[in-house]
Amino acid sequence: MVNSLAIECDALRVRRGREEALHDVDLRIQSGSLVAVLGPSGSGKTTLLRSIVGAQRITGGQVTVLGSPAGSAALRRRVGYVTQEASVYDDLTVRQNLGYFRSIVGAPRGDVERVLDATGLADLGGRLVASLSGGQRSRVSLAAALLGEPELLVLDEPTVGLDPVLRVQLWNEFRALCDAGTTLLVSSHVMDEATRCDRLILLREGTVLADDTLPALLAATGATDAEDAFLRLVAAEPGGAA
Ligand SMILES: Nc1ncnc2c1ncn2[C@@H]1O[C@H](COP(=O)(O)OP(=O)(O)OP(=O)(O)O)[C@@H](O)[C@H]1O
Repeated sequence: MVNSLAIECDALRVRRGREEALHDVDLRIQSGSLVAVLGPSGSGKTTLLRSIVGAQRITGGQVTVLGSPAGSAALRRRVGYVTQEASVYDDLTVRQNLGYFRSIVGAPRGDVERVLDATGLADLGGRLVASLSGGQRSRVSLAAALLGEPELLVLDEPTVGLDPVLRVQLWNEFRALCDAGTTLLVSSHVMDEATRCDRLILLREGTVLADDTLPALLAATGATDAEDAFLRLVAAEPGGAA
């Protein structure tokens, strides 16, 4: 669907522990776009993603995903979510894990090989997950989230711990998924990953500092890259020094 909204957050507020982690966040994310959520550690990226997939109790506001309230049963197979911690079984092989998750989402059998290829895991299909490196394990989680071809993929720091070659490979895969119509929301604290995205959401201390394309952000701030733009926006805030 052209120009429809995949995600809408209206005055979203979330309290975590004693502190408010998100303050009145308003966002509109178009279907079929590749959007990065960027910000330093503790800025609220995971909390925002959890709110969108319905895994976070929210304090105020509304989150609408693919036209339904976030977390509603209707969205279960339409939204894929990969957390920072690999959520796969150590005592099964990569292929067994994917076969198990495939049966849960009701995806066709051939989907296992498709997602193995897409995530560069084809050669590791027979390996026990317990024997994989951290980066390889997180790719297995990503592969599981690709099963059934969800319309929206929400990925929390999927490139952490990956070598540069694999990172490029994964971003190419995200772009290919996006070109095929999937909406992707990808968090990262690596600002240069911004260049790979249609749009950037810059978060700081639970507030959206900017929500724009990279060229527009650079033009508005006079910055040379996303990190520089972020620092300039922080410095321009009332009382904000970078
Ligand atoms: N389980 C929790 N209990 C209480 N406070 C929490 C909890 N998890 C996160 N917070 C707080 O909520 C705020 C936002 O955290 P969040 O994990 O969303 O940030 P983040 O940008 O994803 O950070 P990182 O890049 O380190 O993963 C932080 O101030 C954090 O201390």
